[in-house]
Amino acid sequence: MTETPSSLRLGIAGLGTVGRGLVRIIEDMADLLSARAGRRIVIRAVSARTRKRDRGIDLSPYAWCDNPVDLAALDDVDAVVELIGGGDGPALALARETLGRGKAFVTANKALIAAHGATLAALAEKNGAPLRFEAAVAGGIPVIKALREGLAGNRVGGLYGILNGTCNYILTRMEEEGLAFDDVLADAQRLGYAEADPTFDIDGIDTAHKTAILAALAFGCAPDMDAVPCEGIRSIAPVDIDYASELGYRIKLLGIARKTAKGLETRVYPAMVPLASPLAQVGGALNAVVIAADPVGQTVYEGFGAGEGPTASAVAADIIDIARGLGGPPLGVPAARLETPVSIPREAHEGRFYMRLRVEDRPGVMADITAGLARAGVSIESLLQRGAALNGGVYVVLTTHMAVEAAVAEALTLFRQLDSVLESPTMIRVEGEPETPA
Ligand SMILES: NC(=O)C1=CN([C@@H]2O[C@H](COP(=O)(O)OP(=O)(O)OC[C@H]3O[C@@H](n4cnc5c(N)ncnc54)[C@H](OP(=O)(O)O)[C@@H]3O)[C@@H](O)[C@H]2O)C=CC1
Ligand SMILES: N[C@@H](CCO)C(=O)O
Repeated sequence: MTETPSSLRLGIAGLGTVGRGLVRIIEDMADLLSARAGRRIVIRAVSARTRKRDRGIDLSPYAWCDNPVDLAALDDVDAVVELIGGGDGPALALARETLGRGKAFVTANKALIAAHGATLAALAEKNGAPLRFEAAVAGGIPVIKALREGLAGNRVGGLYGILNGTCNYILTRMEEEGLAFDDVLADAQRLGYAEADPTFDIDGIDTAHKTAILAALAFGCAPDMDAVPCEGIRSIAPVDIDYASELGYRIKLLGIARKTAKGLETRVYPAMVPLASPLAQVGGALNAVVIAADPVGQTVYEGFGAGEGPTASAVAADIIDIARGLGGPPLGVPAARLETPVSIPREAHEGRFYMRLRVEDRPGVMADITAGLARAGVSIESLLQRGAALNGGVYVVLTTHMAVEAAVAEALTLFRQLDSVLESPTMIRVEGEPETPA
């Protein structure tokens, strides 16, 4: 007699944008999921903050828990899905309770994994409990699976990612429609891309969470937010978007992780990327990740990084993997073997830079600027005086050859001390492509 495998029974905590999307997938595609997983996937219980809220989905077949942590203890729940958010609080308590009981835990929560990924992975391994977080980075793009599984036979040299849909949406609409930053942010919130606190998006923190996770998977280390200095997109002005385009670049908020002879460099900043590069083509709420590895070379991953459907699809994929019994260490290598790499400090970064200064239009100003760069040891690639600035003076726009960030910071300090410089200069880093290991 053939034995029917038992169902995988879920408890879902969080019924907002992603939770609602997950319930829809599990209900609408039940037969497809069952065929792929080899067993049925069913929801047994749910939890959210407000029980009575109309969510456009029928929750009446499921048990309700006021406290999400109670889901872990239910006898008829085999796997808990956390879609609440936040690096600590109920999400962390639920993760610990679930994994501590040896049950599977799935989350879309990058803040949680960036802060506690290594300890949760250790707990999961100790108790033989699967821990999955595909939706935590780049939403619908299976980039975690790519690093953990598809590229497991490679040494990664570096990766660059557009990892925040909200920022990419804002930068794209600012460029294409000349809109103000605040108007576009409101649209991103309405479309469900933005975090509960959108400063996490626009100040680069969300991208830093994701970068820390990708770096961990790529380089076999614990996620380490302290090693990811981050800058967001608040200071990007329309005039810089225009100059970038004239110079052959587009501005993108990048999460970067690369290994150099000096150590591991992980950073988040808005950067100018060449118009012909794969990342420059990625607009709107799309995300993309470029990974350079040996021996595979460069691989590029693109898709929607936020929103109900794309994010829930990644959560569903994790659930199917669990139903199939697929295992392996959550961070790609066992938690006890995670390394602590030398982290390259922000001031030691080497690269090319764009600077824009608003200056008085009078003799000697260019000489002061070039003298400042010479004193700081920064070599100029191009230097142009542009048209009159709206609020007086003229813009001077320059790009550098390869320079050390500390030297560029010194030049910017010298510029701020000049009477002819009318406002704090803008600096944006210029990036090429990640390099495969030598
Ligand atoms: N939105 C997106 O595009 C993406 C989101 N993510 C991540 O997915 C997770 C969920 O995001 P999203 O769906 O957008 O968030 P929402 O804010 O839309 O939903 C959060 C849900 O959590 C519930 N909740 C909040 N606090 C508690 C609590 N103390 N106890 C029980 N339930 C609680 C809320 O309840 P109630 O509805 O009653 O208020 C709500 O249902 C986050 O970690 C986010 O970073 C990842 C990728 C993309
Ligand atoms: N707020 C995030 C959601 C996806 O993690 C974004 O805009 O990309």
